[in-house]
Amino acid sequence: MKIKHIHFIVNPASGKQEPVLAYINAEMTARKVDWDVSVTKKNVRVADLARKLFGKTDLIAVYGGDGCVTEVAAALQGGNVPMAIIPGGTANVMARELGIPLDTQEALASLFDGSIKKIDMGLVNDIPFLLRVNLGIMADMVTQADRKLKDKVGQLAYGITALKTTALAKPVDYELKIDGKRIETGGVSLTVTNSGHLGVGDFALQPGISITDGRLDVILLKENNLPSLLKVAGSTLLKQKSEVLEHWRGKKITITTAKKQSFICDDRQEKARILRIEVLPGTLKMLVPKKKK
Ligand SMILES: Nc1ncnc2c1ncn2[C@@H]1O[C@H](COP(=O)(O)OP(=O)(O)OP(=O)(O)O)[C@@H](O)[C@H]1O
Repeated sequence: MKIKHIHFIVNPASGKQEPVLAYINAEMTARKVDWDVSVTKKNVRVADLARKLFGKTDLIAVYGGDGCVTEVAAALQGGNVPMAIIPGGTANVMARELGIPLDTQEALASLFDGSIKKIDMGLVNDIPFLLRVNLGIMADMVTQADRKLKDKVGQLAYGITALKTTALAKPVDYELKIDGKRIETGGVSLTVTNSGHLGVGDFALQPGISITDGRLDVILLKENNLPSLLKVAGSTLLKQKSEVLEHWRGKKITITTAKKQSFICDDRQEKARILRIEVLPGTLKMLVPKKKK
């Protein structure tokens, strides 16, 4: 892809503390590429910033964590402007998923040796999402891993919060409809995911989850005790099936619960009793590094 102009969206408050503007300037000067930058603010929607750039640049590159990345993705999906990620957050789930270098200078250099990949997103009750929808303990884990804890211990914040929330979790009954098939089930955590990475270290939810297969993966964690969670981690690493996990795959998923439940759609918290979810195949243009041979 020939790039003449890049617009960077930089979150100055995201996880990493480093001279990102100096890095951008050095790389763009060396490549003779014109660039601009917009800086995010706490109470300004990043999606609105991104929308203002349509038609004004060849590429929107986001320096931030998954909060910024998912918001920009939601603004760009279905359109022609490609995006790129320069990982600047704590977990950087999407960057890991796409094989983008976690080092900022390496990620900037990789912009010039990449190709456009069309990746899937999802819609939940008409809200677009890039990574996943979580109900139950996974949702609590993300909402409760707060900024202060993330600043202090980084990714470990999610693990600490997971242990706290797991101990308190109560199973919920779910009625699922996956591509027309009804399933009555229950568990402590239900995830409808587009991406395989969870963002806690290199921990992947399940092997074989793809962001380009035109389908979403539904993962149910049935039990709430720590040994069962560790079993899941072990089974994922060993790529084996586990009796505490159920896994389905589909294009259209409806989740119904008896009472309104909190759910997380990427970084956004919502409440609903019925979640109508569908995949948006190949809807986002993402610049990704070419695979190393
Ligand atoms: N200038 C700013 N000052 C303070 N907070 C900001 C600013 N700009 C954006 N934010 C906040 O940053 C959050 C998004 O952070 P982002 O996901 O980019 O990084 P992170 O939290 O380090 O990453 P991760 O999601 O991987 O933990 C949003 O809550 C947004 O309101």
